[in-house]
Amino acid sequence: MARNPVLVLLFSGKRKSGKDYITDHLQERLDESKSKIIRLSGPIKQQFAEDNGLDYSQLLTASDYKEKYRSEMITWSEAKRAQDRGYFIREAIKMFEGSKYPIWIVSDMRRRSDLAWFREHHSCAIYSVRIVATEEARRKRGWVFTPGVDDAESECDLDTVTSWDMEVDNSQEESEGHMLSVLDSLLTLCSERLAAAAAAAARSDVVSNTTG
Ligand SMILES: Nc1ncnc2c1ncn2[C@@H]1O[C@H](COP(=O)(O)OP(=O)(O)OP(=O)(O)O)[C@@H](O)[C@H]1O
Repeated sequence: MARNPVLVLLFSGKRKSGKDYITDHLQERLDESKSKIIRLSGPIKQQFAEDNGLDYSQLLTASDYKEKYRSEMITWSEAKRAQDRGYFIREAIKMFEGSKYPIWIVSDMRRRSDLAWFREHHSCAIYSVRIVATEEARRKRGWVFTPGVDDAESECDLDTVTSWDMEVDNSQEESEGHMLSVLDSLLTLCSERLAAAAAAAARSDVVSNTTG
């Protein structure tokens, strides 16, 4: 059996660029036993609630309760990340049961430290996709520039990175043709990596049977 993951698709992009839109469409087209969306933001709220005796479900809502703890939660998560840049990544992989799936679709990579962690731990498997969209398109989808959010590290840290494996312009609404061609190339990549991993696993079985 091949060791998971065989492919880690790392998606990043500004708020309302369409990360969830594209990753949801991709996941729908893949065999659900083969791929899983991993949200790096998943464990942050859950752990903050647990560590501080707070109501996790309330932290998920756009409530005053969440706003009350927002800056404390950011400070807390930055401190954890400063001690261990892989902390929330490993927790997210556990939370979404990444070890069961050969393809990981990381839908919300936000920092250079996230990219560095994946390069260090899964260098042969990663494929990075930067989603871009015009400000006009993002505004139509509900984006409003928010000081402290849109100028924060979590939103801007990857702006200067240019070494993406693929860049997708998602400014057009419901541009079926463009979206299908992007999804097609990602699906082809997924099939190729799964086939290569299966072939490598079969070869290592033959070797262990002949030597064992
Ligand atoms: N190409 C598109 N055509 C039509 N609707 C789109 C397109 N791209 C995104 N949207 C819609 O725009 C909204 C914002 O997109 P989405 O949630 O995917 O952005 P995001 O990058 O994940 O944002 P955030 O970082 O805030 O979570 C959603 O309602 C989504 O369905």
